[in-house]
Amino acid sequence: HSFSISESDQFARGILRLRRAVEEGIKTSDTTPSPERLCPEGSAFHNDTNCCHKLLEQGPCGELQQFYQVSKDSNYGICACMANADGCNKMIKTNRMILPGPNSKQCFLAFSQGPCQVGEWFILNLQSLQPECQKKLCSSEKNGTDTKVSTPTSPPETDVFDFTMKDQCYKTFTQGPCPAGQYVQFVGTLSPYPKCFRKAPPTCFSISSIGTSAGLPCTAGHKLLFFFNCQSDEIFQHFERVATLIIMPHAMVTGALKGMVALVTGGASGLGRATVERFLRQGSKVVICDIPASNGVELATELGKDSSIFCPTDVSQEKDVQAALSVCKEKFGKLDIVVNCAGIAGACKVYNFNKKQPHLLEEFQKMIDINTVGTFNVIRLSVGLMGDNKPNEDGQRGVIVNIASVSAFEGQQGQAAYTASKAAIVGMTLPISRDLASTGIRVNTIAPGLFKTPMLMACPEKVQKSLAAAVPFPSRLGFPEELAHLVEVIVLNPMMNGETVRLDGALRMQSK
Ligand SMILES: NC(=O)C1=CN([C@@H]2O[C@H](COP(=O)(O)OP(=O)(O)OC[C@H]3O[C@@H](n4cnc5c(N)ncnc54)[C@H](O)[C@@H]3O)[C@@H](O)[C@H]2O)C=CC1
Ligand SMILES: C[C@]12CC(=O)[C@H]3[C@@H](CCC4=CC(=O)CC[C@@]43C)[C@@H]1CC[C@@H]2C(=O)C=O
Repeated sequence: HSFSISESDQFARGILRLRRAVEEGIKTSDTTPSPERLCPEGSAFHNDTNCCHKLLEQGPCGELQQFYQVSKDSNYGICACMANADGCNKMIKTNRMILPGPNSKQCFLAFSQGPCQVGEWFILNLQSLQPECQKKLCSSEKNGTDTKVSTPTSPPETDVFDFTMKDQCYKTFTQGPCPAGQYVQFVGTLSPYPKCFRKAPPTCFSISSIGTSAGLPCTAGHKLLFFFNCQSDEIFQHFERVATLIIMPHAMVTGALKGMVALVTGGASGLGRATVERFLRQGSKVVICDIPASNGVELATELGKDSSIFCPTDVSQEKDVQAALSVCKEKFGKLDIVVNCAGIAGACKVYNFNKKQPHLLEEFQKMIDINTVGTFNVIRLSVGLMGDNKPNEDGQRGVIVNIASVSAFEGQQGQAAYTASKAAIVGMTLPISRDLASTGIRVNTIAPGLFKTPMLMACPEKVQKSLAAAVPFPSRLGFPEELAHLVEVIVLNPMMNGETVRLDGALRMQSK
């Protein structure tokens, strides 16, 4: 839904008048309303001036959204908070409420995201809106339905969601005190509503609205009941599920990488994929390098061909990496960031005394070839292209982020090859950063602890659980998005150079 410019004009004028009325003494946001001036909670809907309404939900940033009256029985309207059309960052401190009329089935359009909080009270001066504006705003919606906000005492332990696709097509009524604009990640598998979720949202997205019912807590990892108000082309469904909410303020979309071009190896899976997705959300273009057998083709198609491209690449092969760099230059014109995520893992002791069998040399060599040589190969070949960049005001031409492992520091039994391959990455970080300093290319390495990726999911569940339990705090596997966040931080901090940073929840791997 969208307004035409003239409608927006009219709307803006209405807002100005409302503002004036506010300045003249009508208080707009009062959490402790005085009873003589405000309607009590649940009082009849007034289609006149100075009626009070409780905010039942808050919308997502920036766009016009369709809101529905939440409860049929209560006579609350839904308050629309006025937002700047530019989006989340600049909020206009003007609250606006559009009355859907005495019939609670009506729906209306609202500019979302304002300073109003759920449970706050607003006084509406309807007369301050121009009549034609009111009419347009209130009659521009045809479809509407009711959804109920209830307070489950014990949420059903049903499916958890895995929103890994794009194009959010619903709004959430979350229970709990999480303010709108925070980011959440749902994990799990979505099953029974394929049609509705044909267009599903990105992994991380803003909480778009908040239910008023007394909340379950919504700290990381807690289970919450969500109400999904999903609208696809023809259907409008409402369903409830338990989802695991992880509040991820760091997943906020800032556009910080706008205009940059990145190459991510191992980009079709796990940590690499999360980095690719984050980079795209933050506005950069991405070349996804991964082996031909990966799902890189599908991923690049899903993520959008304008801003991403898949290059089948074995990082240990010079010609493959050269080809990927050529594609990068041809399609995006330059290269600013390289993230070396490609890697393999495995476990084998140096000698099996039962079988009288030494560690296979080829296995050791393969590990070094992919993890170490591959990383070095990509660095040595890509810095040439980075060196062509015009330096920024700091003299910077590019940034490289390698992914090693905490195994580089505490290799466990059976990890000689893997540990050696990762320790070599840690080892090469400083000298390469020194080699490239005069060209303005920074080099850093992240040593992750245990992250929930296909690589780790390949371990038996028992092993996964005991690995997660060994993490002091937070005592869980890391989310790939958390790693991707650190990659971005490193890219954005110009002083960060020649360093290896652990990201491990204070994990120190034991001998086995
Ligand atoms: N998941 C974890 O807990 C940790 C992972 N790491 C490291 O993080 C990096 C990413 O691992 P995950 O995302 O967990 O694993 P993953 O298995 O999900 O992703 C690794 C990707 O690298 C690709 N790859 C493998 N060999 C390649 C080659 N020769 N050329 C190009 N691509 C190749 C794979 O196809 C895959 O897409 C690896 O280097 C791994 O060693 C480090 C510490 C912990
Ligand atoms: C290497 C790492 C931690 C491990 O030890 C496991 C490995 C994935 C394959 C494995 C399966 C097993 O059954 C035993 C453990 C392990 C070798 C993990 C992948 C990433 C982990 C890491 O790098 C930690 O720093």
